[in-house]
Amino acid sequence: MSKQAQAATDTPLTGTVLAVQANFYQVQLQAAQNFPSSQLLCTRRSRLKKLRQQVMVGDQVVVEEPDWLGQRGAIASILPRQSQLARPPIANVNQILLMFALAEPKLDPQQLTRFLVTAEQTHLPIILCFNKRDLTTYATQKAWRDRMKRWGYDPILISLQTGVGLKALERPLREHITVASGLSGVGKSSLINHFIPDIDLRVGRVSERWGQGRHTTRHVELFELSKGGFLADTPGFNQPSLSNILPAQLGQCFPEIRQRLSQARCQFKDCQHMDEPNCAVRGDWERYPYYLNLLAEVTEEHAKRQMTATTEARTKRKSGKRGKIKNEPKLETKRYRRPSRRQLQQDLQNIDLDHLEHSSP
Ligand SMILES: Nc1nc2c(ncn2[C@@H]2O[C@H](COP(=O)(O)OP(=O)(O)OP(=O)(O)O)[C@@H](O)[C@H]2O)c(=O)[nH]1
Ligand SMILES: [Zn+2]
Repeated sequence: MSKQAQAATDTPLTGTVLAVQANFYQVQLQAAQNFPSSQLLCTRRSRLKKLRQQVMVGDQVVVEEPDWLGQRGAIASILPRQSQLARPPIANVNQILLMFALAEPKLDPQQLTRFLVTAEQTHLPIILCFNKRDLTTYATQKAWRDRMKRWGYDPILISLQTGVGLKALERPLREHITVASGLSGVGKSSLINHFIPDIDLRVGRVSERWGQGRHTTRHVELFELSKGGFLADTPGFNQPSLSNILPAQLGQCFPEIRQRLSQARCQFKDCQHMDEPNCAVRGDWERYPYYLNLLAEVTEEHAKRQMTATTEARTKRKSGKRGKIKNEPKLETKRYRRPSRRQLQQDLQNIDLDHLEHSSP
């Protein structure tokens, strides 16, 4: 064994999980540690399996028994998570990069709001980035910048074509785990190409993931940035779904509402800011109509979900003849059931005991 490899085996290995596939985990070892290989393909120790501890992309892990030749290892433990996103499933995400284009495709404020609200739901910091500034005039750029300020955001305007503004984006990405999200065609692939130097090696894989197939695949992967930090692609995050949001939570996803509520209070604690008296939020601000539309949408979704939950609680799925699935009503309470022989016997015993207790002197 070389001196370097020997030293490596003596030091506890830590790293970041880049990808999970079946029962294998691609782990990027901490850059500061000078190991013979920067990545190991790992399995999970059976102890973790027994504890039902899932390893997620983004997890910081301790790796044991490295096989430097075969580039293999085993994950011994997971360090405590700072955060955990459900969709996409990534641990320790520090921020969300919302990427839109100022033109081609046209920047649509309602669509942008859906993305913003979805991102706000995570409570993570949001970096709002507008690409393709080379396609617009200075006046248009200024108008969007001012408009976003009124919405409560400070956008970074870039052009991946000309390179303008990229320095401003580089800084917040450094040393962080960032999840990128945005519509198709806004320039996410171009962004990856710019920030990841060995992308040539990955073009096939990347275009698969960032191109056609990505809405259907649930695969998530982190890419290491040249200046440090990781960027994740976001299957399933590209068509924002508001279906999980509760009507009462929606207001908190608008900076304009948060700001108004920090200065004044609505009369009712559960005010939905529609037509309640003495509401501090209702008013003449640009996205108020968007808020009302989304509120109607999430309220409807919520009612549907509750209905489904009630139906499921009252019925059981049974496969009938020829494998046909049908819903049958569940027996509501025990009193509709015929008591089992054992239950009857037990009840009798209890009666006897009661009787004895009461009748004993
Ligand atoms: N003019 C201009 N075009 C750009 C810029 N960035 C990207 N493009 C072009 O926009 C198109 C889409 O860019 P991609 O990087 O593929 O965008 P994407 O978001 O990955 O899109 P999909 O791969 O369709 O998901 C390409 O033709 C790019 O050349 C830019 O800053 N300015
Ligand atoms: Zn209100």
